[in-house]
Amino acid sequence: MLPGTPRHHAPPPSSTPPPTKAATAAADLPRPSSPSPPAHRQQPHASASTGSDTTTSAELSELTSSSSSRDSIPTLDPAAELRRRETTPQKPGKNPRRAKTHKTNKWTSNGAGSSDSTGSERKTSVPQVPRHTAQSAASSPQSARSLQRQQSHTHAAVQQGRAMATTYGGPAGDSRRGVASPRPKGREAKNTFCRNVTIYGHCRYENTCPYIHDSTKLGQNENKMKRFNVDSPSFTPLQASTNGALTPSSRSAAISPKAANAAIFTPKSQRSAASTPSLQTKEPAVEWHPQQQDFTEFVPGQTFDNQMVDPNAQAQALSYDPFTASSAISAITSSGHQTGAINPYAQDPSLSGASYFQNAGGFQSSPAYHLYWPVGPQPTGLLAYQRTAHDFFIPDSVREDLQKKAEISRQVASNSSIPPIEQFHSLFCLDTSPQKNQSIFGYTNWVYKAVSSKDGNMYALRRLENFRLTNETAIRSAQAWKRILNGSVVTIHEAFTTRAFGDSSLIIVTDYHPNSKTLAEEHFKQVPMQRYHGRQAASSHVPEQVLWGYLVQIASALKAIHGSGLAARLITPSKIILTSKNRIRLNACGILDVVQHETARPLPEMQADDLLQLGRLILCIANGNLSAHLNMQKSMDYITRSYTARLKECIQWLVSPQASTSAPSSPTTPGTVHKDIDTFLGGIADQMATVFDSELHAQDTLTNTLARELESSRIARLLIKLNFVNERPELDASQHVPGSTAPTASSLWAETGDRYYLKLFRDYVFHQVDANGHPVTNLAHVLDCLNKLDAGTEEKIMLVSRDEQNVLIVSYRELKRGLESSFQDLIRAGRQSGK
Ligand SMILES: Nc1ncnc2c1ncn2[C@@H]1O[C@H](COP(=O)(O)OP(=O)(O)OP(=O)(O)O)[C@@H](O)[C@H]1O
Repeated sequence: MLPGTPRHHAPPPSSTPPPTKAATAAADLPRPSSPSPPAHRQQPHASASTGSDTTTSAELSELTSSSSSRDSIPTLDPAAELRRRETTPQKPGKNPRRAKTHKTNKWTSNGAGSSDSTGSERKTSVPQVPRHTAQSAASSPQSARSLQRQQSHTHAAVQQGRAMATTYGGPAGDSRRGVASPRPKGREAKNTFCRNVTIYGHCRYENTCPYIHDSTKLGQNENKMKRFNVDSPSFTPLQASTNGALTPSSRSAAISPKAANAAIFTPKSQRSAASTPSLQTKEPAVEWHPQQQDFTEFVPGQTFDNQMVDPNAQAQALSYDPFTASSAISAITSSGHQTGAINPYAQDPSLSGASYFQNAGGFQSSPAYHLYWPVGPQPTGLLAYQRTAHDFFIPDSVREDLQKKAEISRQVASNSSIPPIEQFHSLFCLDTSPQKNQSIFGYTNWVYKAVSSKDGNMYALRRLENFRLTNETAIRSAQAWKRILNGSVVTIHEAFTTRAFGDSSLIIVTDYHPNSKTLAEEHFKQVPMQRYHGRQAASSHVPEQVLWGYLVQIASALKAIHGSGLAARLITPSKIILTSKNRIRLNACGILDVVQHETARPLPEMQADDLLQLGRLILCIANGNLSAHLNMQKSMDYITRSYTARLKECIQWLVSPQASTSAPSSPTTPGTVHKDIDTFLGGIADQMATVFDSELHAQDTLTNTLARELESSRIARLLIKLNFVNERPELDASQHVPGSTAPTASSLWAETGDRYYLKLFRDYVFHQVDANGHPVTNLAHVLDCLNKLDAGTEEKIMLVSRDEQNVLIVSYRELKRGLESSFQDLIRAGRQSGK
């Protein structure tokens, strides 16, 4: 690779390795799963990098010595050769390019022009060979011969490049016809499974074709091919490229790009026969850490389509009852799996698709976790291409709301002189109003946010200044309020008196609802008149639906309160808080029970008064006037004009005297109706149904949002794992620990070890640069890669080392295994040190 070549190029949309100019790469490297964009042709040296691979010097010299013979074709990585054959259509005996193929060698074009090469070599503009490869080649006479041979073929490589360009630029035709397939040497053919069978399921030339067509015979050969995986011996392009006789490369060089992009064909027989070298069985039996029991494989052969048409699977899926799943899951888990130590990051085997559908034949694969699958209602109806990054995450409004709440909860006063009270510390005053209103409780009152040292939770403390407790039973009356657990009432936890403020104060401890405001602040706040270009600002008219929402919520609160033999006593705008959009809660219940204990009226009277106060509240809010109830005629006229008769009728019922002649829902019904909360609820039943329905919709939307966040948290967990593993300094072999002779785990973490792939993968995901060397910050690419890693797909990616000298082809599946086993190693190491 020439200096300045982008190390990690922005991938095509499908995140497949760029085949670029090297049809070579398209054919010899694992076949990309989707077409590569033409953009990669702007990176002429990307293909050069594909020719190199990780190679130890020992492997290198081995390859070098063997490359001196023309019969040394099999010394190329046999697994890579197998892959090449699988992905490259061929037509033995009918190859118009056959005569030329001995000249063309993709590995030559990849390998020539090392940093040690001469200037004349550089003139050929052939991509450089990895430095370490060239050096080891020159270190022995055989290697030197190889290098010489390589140089002599450099020109041929350039020719090859031109020939390839011609192929690309030529008229589109049947890609299969353009496939070069020179007859192999007898030994090679004996050892090679015909790729026509692999690709098309059969070979039309079976009678004359020299390759093996019976897969069972393949395994009997002495030179049984190894599968290509990350543990396979590396391929060194230098030696291969110096050998001009490497016809297999030539063959692949003539492959049409169409052929390279052909879909993988998996013959039916391969799905069932275990002995058949199917795509699945090509995975190494021992790779990464096979002891990983709880790792659920992603089997691409069993795609979503297969699952959907599998009647067994469908039956299982249909009979699956999510509401009884937990017991089923635990049964499955206990019977089928060894339960190990709890690992928060470990994949839960009981939640995998295989566990749910364990009896479904062929339903082995885990769900396609890499798909963002829409759940719940789709409020926007946008098409896939219209969606943006926002669609992956929580909506801005919800995020902002939650973040504000979190921020306000964390607020502390820097120079606070407010003392801690009992177990409550870090008191922060929420009462910002300069005017203190004594009329409500008869005492000046303050509201503080505080943290309890008992449970670490936040609470709101309401303090009534200079309160003198004359009767012990008064404060005990707050006990009854602890039992009121209603969504429209701020829950009371305790009440006590204190002298911590220097006076005798009554403290009522309630739930804290961050970023809430009172209905008085919401609807009656004095705001300066705003004018926009001479027009008055939009009116503060409160929509009727909001008013019905308030009515229903407070009615629900009153039902709970009255049902417990209590009365709210205080239903006024400043003592009702708005905790989120249209969500209100009664906030000062129980206080008057303590403060006015001796002067309390009979309960039915107080309960009737609650309804009256509710009627006045709605009347005032609807009129936008805190004292609207003082002029009933005028206020009701406004209601008549601005709202429906139904609302007017409801308000009238609430504010009317105790004995009414009709229920609010049936004004024409004669007779006296007892005025209580049950009658009222019956009267507004239709509105309750409407409000209930809109609440259900809101809940669905939130669940949908939560589901999306679940995806994000899955990605976050994956990233956490990756970062736990990547570049751990204490496990990096390049950083020698002085005095340490023990063969530590460092070798596992060295640049030649398994974890190296994870490091390169991190670069591939996050440190990509474009053809101009500019950083690529593509969220879709990151999500795409991480989701595929999580799913462990078979798709392969090309990882380039930081020195741009090595290229690794590795599948997400292998990366996932590597990540899982590395992380498990870490956990084990942590446990050992803890012993
Ligand atoms: N439980 C609570 N959780 C969070 N914030 C609260 C809670 N109770 C009250 N607040 C906030 O504290 C502030 C003061 O509340 P308070 O009930 O004293 O209202 P106020 O407008 O000061 O009424 P008044 O002056 O008539 O007593 C309001 O902004 C309110 O939103």
